[in-house]
Amino acid sequence: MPWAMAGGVAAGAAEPLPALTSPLADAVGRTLAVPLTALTDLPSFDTSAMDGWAVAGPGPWRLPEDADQGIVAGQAGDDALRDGHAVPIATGARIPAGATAVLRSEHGRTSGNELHTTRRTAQGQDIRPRGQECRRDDELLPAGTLITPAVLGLAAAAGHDELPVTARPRVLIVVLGDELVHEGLPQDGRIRDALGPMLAPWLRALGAEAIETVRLGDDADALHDALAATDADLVITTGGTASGPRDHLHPTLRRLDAELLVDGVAVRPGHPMLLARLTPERHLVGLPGNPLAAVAGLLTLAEPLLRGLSGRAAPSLRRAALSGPVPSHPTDTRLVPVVLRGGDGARPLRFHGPAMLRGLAAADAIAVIPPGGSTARGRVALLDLPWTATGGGVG
Ligand SMILES: Nc1nc2c(c(=O)[nH]1)N[C@H]1C(S)=C(S)[C@@H](COP(=O)(O)OP(=O)(O)OC[C@H]3O[C@@H](n4cnc5c(N)ncnc54)[C@H](O)[C@@H]3O)O[C@H]1N2
Ligand code: MOO
Repeated sequence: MPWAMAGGVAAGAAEPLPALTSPLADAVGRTLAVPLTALTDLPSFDTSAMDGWAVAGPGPWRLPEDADQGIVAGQAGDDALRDGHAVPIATGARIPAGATAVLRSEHGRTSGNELHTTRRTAQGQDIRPRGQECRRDDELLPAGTLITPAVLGLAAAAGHDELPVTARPRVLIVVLGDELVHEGLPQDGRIRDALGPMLAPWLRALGAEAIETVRLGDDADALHDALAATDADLVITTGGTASGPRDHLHPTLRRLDAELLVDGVAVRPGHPMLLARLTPERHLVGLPGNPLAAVAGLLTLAEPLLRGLSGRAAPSLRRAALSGPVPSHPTDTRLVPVVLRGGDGARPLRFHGPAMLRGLAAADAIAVIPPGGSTARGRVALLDLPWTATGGGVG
């Protein structure tokens, strides 16, 4: 299957999970299940944009007898201001009825209880009118929006204490391979598991709940039993996707009567990646064992599937020109870690072999090199990484 098609199949494979109500504090990284609407006008009253004086009509103005009398933010301030009068006011304070403008403190001069200015104060100057940002019931953001810290701030400003969100997809991670050790140095032909430590936090950054990481070795029955027993929305396996003597994933999926939606993708690294439907509600993404190939599978299949489960819209991909040569493949897409800093486009990183993480760990994004090499103008699409994401996850 072409790489460009695989993401679409994964995104459409699962229905969005049910909605639930989340307190604001727990909602970051989740997805809005319904549009975010304003519960109030914003601002909800006419507000001073500056520290200074609220003035009524043209100057000079008369100030209150009591020099300390003024309106600070958070006060009701409901005495009306008469024409020719002024009152000290703080940024964010409610504008008194009758005021026509705010005069900034640096633009006015007091003598006794008279206020003068040499400036022309336009009607409404430095007043933020009620409803300037939105009216009550306005739609602020559509359903399917990722809840970022900024969305939380907007929701709070607009009066929300909780939000309707899509449930977090629950993911079981299954690390396969008898050759793996989980601490200390690689030795006697065994290597460190590089994927176990990486996947749970990566999945959390994509808005999922990583319920458990189990390490099963290359035991076909243990794999079968784990897949048959789980109630996770998504199982992610690592390794065992190829057809070696200890690659048990395909036979196990056949044994479970799973439907293979994607069985191999024309992408380097990562071509043995797969997507299967275990039951109508449960899916499995098989990531190849080579660590960068596994990341390719995570971005190609798992990320769109999680987006579909969360009801989240696909981000539009950024593009950049490549600032150095990259090897291309005649028929397959290539995914290459790149650095974006320095203003010279996307600089391909070395150490991008399928078994290497050194390039990825220094990368800002993954460049998508189409089959046969980059396009005529040399600009390629970029996949976000969670630590630099513009359209990806937070959490
Ligand atoms: N005859 C063929 N052999 C292979 C092909 C092929 O097309 N024909 N494809 C190669 C490619 S490409 C990849 S990628 C791998 C995929 O292999 P598996 O998914 O079956 O993974 P394993 O064989 O279990 O492991 C491959 C490699 O990755 C290392 N590994 C596995 N898990 C981890 C981990 N958690 N952390 C670090 N490293 C891991 C494992 O030790 C192997 O070195 O197949 C090729 N073979
Ligand atoms: O495509 Mo493999 O996934 O080269 O490592």
